[in-house]
Amino acid sequence: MSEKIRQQEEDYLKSTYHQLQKTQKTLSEWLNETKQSGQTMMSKITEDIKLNVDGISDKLDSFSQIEMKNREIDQYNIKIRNGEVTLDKVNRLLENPYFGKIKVDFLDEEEPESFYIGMHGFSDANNDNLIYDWRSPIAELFYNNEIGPSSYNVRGNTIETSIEERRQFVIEKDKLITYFDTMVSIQDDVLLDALAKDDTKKMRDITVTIQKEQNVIIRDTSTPYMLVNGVAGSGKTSAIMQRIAYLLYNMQDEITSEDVLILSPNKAFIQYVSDVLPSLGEKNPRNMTLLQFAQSYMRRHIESEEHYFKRISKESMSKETEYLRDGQFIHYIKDNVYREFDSSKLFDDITLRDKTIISKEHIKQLFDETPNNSPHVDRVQGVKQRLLSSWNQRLIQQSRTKKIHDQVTSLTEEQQEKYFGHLIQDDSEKSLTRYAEQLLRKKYKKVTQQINRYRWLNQEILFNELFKGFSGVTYQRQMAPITLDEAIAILTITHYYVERLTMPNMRFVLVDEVQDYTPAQLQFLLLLFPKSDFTMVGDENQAIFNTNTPFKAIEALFTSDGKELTTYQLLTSYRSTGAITKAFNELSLSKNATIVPIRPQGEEPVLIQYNELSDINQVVTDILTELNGEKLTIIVKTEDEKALLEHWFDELLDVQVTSINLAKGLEFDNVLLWGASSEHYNDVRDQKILYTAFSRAMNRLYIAYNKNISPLLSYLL
Ligand SMILES: Nc1ncnc2c1ncn2[C@@H]1O[C@H](COP(=O)(O)OP(=O)(O)OP(=O)(O)O)[C@@H](O)[C@H]1O
Repeated sequence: MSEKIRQQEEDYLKSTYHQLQKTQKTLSEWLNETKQSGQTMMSKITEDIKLNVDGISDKLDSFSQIEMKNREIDQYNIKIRNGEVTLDKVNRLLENPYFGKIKVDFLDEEEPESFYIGMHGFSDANNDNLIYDWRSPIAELFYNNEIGPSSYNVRGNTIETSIEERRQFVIEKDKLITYFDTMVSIQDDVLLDALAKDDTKKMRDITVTIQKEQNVIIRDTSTPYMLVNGVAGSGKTSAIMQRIAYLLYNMQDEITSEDVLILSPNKAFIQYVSDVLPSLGEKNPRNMTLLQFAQSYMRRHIESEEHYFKRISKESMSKETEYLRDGQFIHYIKDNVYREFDSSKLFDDITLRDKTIISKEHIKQLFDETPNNSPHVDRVQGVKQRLLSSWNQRLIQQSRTKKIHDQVTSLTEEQQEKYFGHLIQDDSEKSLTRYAEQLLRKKYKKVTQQINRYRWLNQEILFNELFKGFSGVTYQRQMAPITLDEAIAILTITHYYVERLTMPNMRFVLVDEVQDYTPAQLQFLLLLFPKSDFTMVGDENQAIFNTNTPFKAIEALFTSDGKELTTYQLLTSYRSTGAITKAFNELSLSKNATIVPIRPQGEEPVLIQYNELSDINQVVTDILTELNGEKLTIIVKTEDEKALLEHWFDELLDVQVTSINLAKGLEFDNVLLWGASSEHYNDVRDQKILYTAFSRAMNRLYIAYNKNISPLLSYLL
């Protein structure tokens, strides 16, 4: 029986592979020919256009011809691009044509049908679907991992079916290495095999082994907001990357990667996930940290990532920072847009080389003339328009005066080149006025700039008065580059009181490590992207920064305006061995939910006692000997410790040192947690740091401590 099945599957693979090869050949030839004929077309077009411009006196006719040719070029480029994208998919399928199959009874009179699932859909010349894309509706049945009654969703409609067979394949090109049927194998060997692979510097896609509970997260578009609370290593990041690929495929008529924004925890993480979507044949969307995002809207410098992490890793924060992080402050800013400020201090002179060009009194008068029942931002915009237009008038008037004409005519040739890019050719009155205007605009560029950049509006006053109005205390600025907390408040104030920020209209915003966002940051994102769907993933056990927001509060914040939010919990962990998972499960704060490991038990964590810092040499040498050529990552609690340890291992390629802040979201084969002593780790936050650090390890975990081990780890003794 099984020989017969094998033969059938091999035949299917052979014929599919053959069709793929045929398509690859036809497509490559077509692309080559089209590119060649395209080159001939291009040079002919260039030739034609040149002839037209040289020879035809009626330029309009010539322009419309250029326009037509441009359209031809666009059409040609689209054709080529589509051909290349398809060829790319076929090439990917030639490496691994498909990985799953389901035999589905649609509960009608018809025979059950088989569907093969792969990275992309593929059909032969008769339009018969040989492979279905993993994101197609029917593929949901494969990921449901059920035999017997099962259902799938097509555009909101549920289709009931019965699954007769579910098969997983391991295929390399046209070779069927092996296959497993869900009925006979309880443990998922394909999954275990995928999980046993060593870490790479880059995250891999999980298409072949997406689990049922992850599949729900990838496919659910029923509510605008989704919040996933998943234990360490439960595939939250993997699921959001797969989800983006799913959305781009299923909504290809509505969205492109430009409509998606990923907010990542740190810069290293952005690098770490950057291969996943391209390997699935999709373009990477914009992926940034909140710091980078805020900076892209500000001229002033915001603190560096390193500084930010240092600051949010402190035990405590100032009262002022607490106010800035309060989501209510963002609300307060939004709700006070009709407020009057002390207008005697609100405006500054516009100056040039210490000379007042436009006085603050004049600006104040313009402001007072705007209707005080308009939102502040509209009043400021009104003033700006009037400033620009009166300044413009002033320049035009001045450009007509004899004095400035004289100035123009007395310019040296060098100055003429500098101001006009050529020498003055005509000294008629009209022409001199034109040159004069040009000269004045250059000379007074800084004034126009000041008007456009709101240098005349003292935004510090707006900030200080709003802060005091909300908190009752005066704000004291601490240091030179502004903090991210300040930047979020400043940007919100800018948006409602100065100039509305123009945000790209994101259809989907995906936030990783959402537990590390402050309520103000989340509120800010909601204000900027009111129409976007949010997918937020995180783990309360990894809330190691003083910025964190509890999941209940995130839920409340996102549902406060009546919109729906779906929550999911993930309790299965895929990253670490059973022994390591058990070790960080002990540190979990949610005692009523046990983390389930998928990987085999592996080696128990190893405890190492040391006497002084210099012992690290011997400790690491011993570990490296045991690891026999594998790499080791040392994780420490702070940036300062990282700096201290790093120089010991400058030369050692097999060892890297990282702080827990920067290791967030990443994973490593073997981890040594250095400094797990009682004076270092003793409170709830430390417990979360230990949980986060342990859960970075895939295979081996070493824990080194000086004198006494942290009481939080006594369960390991
Ligand atoms: N279904 C799956 N098939 C194969 N590998 C998986 C699957 N789910 C997760 N993994 C692997 O498990 C590891 C952890 O996944 P991921 O980083 O997405 O988890 P996470 O929940 O974001 O982790 P953390 O919050 O601890 O940073 C990765 O190596 C990922 O490839």
